[in-house]
Amino acid sequence: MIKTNFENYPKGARFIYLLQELLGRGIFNAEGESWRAQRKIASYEFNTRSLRNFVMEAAAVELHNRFIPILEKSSNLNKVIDIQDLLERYTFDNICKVAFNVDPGCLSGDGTSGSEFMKAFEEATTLITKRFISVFPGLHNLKKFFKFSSELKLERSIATVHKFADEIITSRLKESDGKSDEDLLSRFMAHSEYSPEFLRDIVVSFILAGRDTTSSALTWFFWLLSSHADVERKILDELEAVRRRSGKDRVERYGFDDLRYMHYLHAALSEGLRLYPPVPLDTKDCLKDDVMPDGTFIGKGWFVTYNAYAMARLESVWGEDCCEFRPERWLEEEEGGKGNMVYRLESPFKFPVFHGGPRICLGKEMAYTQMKLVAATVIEMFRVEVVAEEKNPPEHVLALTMRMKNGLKVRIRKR
Ligand code: HEM
Repeated sequence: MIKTNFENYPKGARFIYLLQELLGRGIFNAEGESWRAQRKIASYEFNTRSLRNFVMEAAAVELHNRFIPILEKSSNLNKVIDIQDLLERYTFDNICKVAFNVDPGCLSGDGTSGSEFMKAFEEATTLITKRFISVFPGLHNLKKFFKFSSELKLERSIATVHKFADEIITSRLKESDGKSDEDLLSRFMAHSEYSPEFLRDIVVSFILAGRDTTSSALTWFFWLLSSHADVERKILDELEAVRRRSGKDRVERYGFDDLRYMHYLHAALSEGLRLYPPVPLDTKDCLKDDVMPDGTFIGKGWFVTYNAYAMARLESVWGEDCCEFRPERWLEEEEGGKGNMVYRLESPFKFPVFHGGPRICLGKEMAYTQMKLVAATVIEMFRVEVVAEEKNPPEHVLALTMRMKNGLKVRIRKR
């Protein structure tokens, strides 16, 4: 366990601090410290590495034991599948495993409780988004009073979501034998006493943060790749080089160190995220009168929204080719003049897809690890062909995250 002196931290900040320690040290570090230098921070070393291994193992087991066999089967049967739905199930199982050491089995088995929860979760987030964007704020209070069907539906969905989360908390509170101390919730609970309601909110936040985001990113990525054969070819070349370097043959799984050498894939995923950010809009509520750095006045209670989707399409931010899918914009020559192209970090204020500042996404490195593992493994084994009738580009759903309205129908071909 990480030992941190939390005495001077208020409760909420302790949680964020702990998570920053657990998740915030990654493949490409924003402060520009090298990976090796970070590893010298001895007090965290064992624990962060153990968490990283736990994350990798959970992602790989779900991928190889469940996701890939489904793709293989659909390829053998030449069946059209909805890859968005599959990815959502994959990321849901995965975030539950990493965050709470629970396997809802959405990709296999009967997965009933997981599927019921997923449906309720989706319904609740959609209904809440509708409240949020309503032209009559507060109308929902009236609807609630008169028991409109949408409000009753929301009540029911929230009850299902809470039941799922409560079961996790109850079982975790009973386990005091330290058996499952690798997951995020156990690590978090080991540091302090929290009320079951507070822990329930943590569980729900983890699922919200970790499920639809990575699945949305991968869905748009596979859609983009289906019309950019040149990018796919470069990824395949890089994967071959990574295998040559590590001496692993095609049947061996990629490890965390292999992922660190996939600079082009990292760039291609970032380019997909830039054009189709899983959180396209982010809104903040101003607590007291303030002035933005450019002199704009913001009054107390005003909403301030930035639109990452629109920012990606501004020539003033990304240049004339802003609308093109061009992973090369994320690469630069390695320092020391070896001629290798390596991933180049971008300012989070230009690329706010993971937010920026002190409240930047804490799962960013975990998300890249998961996305790179899935993308590398799938691309190496299969061609993902988007079926012709799919709209171009596919329609979005009006929700917190940028999902495709009708999923993404694809055929899977073995390489
Ligand atoms: C491609 C994937 C992801 C994207 C694009 C993304 C994006 C974001 C964004 C935009 C925020 C800021 C939200 C706000 O303003 O309140 C955020 C916060 C957060 N994300 Fe992610 N996220 C991703 C994956 C993940 C994963 C896998 C986790 C795993 C647990 C995670 C955990 C969190 C947490 C805990 C916060 C809250 C941080 C805070 O409030 O200080 N995210 N993320």
